[in-house]
Amino acid sequence: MPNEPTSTSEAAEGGRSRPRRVGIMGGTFDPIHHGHLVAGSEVAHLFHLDEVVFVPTGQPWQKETGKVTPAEHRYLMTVIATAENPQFRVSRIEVDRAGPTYTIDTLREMRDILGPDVELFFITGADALGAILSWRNVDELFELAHFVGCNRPGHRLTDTGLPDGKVSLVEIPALAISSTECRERVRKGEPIWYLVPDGIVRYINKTGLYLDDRVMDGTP
Ligand SMILES: Nc1ncnc2c1ncn2[C@@H]1O[C@H](COP(=O)(O)OP(=O)(O)OP(=O)(O)O)[C@@H](O)[C@H]1O
Ligand SMILES: O=C(O)c1ccc[n+]([C@@H]2O[C@H](COP(=O)([O-])O)[C@@H](O)[C@H]2O)c1
Repeated sequence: MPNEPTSTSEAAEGGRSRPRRVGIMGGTFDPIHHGHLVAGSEVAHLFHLDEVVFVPTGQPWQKETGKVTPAEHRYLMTVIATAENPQFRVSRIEVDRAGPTYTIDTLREMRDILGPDVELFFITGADALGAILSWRNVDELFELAHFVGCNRPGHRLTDTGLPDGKVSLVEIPALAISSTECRERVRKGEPIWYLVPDGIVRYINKTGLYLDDRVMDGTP
């Protein structure tokens, strides 16, 4: 799978090699929008990441059952949205895993694939980070990756109450976009141009996603 992360090369910094730094941007991406892309790009810049791997969830167990678009559509939209950025990749790791999606499983798998020397940064929004204590195996999560919480309009954390040195909060250029709002706008016949990449507008128009409350079958 050409889009999956690799463990092989080490990035050079001032002529010296340093451990590879990989960002993991987890999300339901229903649909992916410019808020997600700006967050990935800004964290890559701030933390000198070599690449950012977008990981669409398979079965997000904390989202309302039956309301989430089939994973294959969300995966394809994520590929379309990230295709032009050489630093961005997309992983099927959660889409292909059966059962509810837990970040702990993803980080363990990523560690196995990439090896112990790669530094992992899990990128998430302040809203998701605020709820992290409810995630599966929360203590082990912090052993496997550094967590980066992005403040977004309407969701701001100043103190996480989480272990020192394991979490960073960052400001990203504010984009008050949410997937919920994009879905609502499509359903009401309002434009989503410039809230999401052009290819995503075309994909949604072509497939008829979000036109009503019906969740489509998994066939793109
Ligand atoms: N505009 C934004 N700026 C920064 N981070 C964001 C933004 N929108 C979403 N995120 C973060 O990206 C991650 C994945 O988000 P998700 O796919 O759930 O999108 P969402 O817009 O929050 O979706 P929904 O409205 O359906 O809950 C989450 O951690 C979320 O907080
Ligand atoms: O591991 C968990 O228990 C867990 C619970 C809720 C959310 N997450 C992850 O948090 C990320 C953002 O989730 P969401 O629902 O806001 O799109 C995504 O990668 C989810 O898999 C993970």
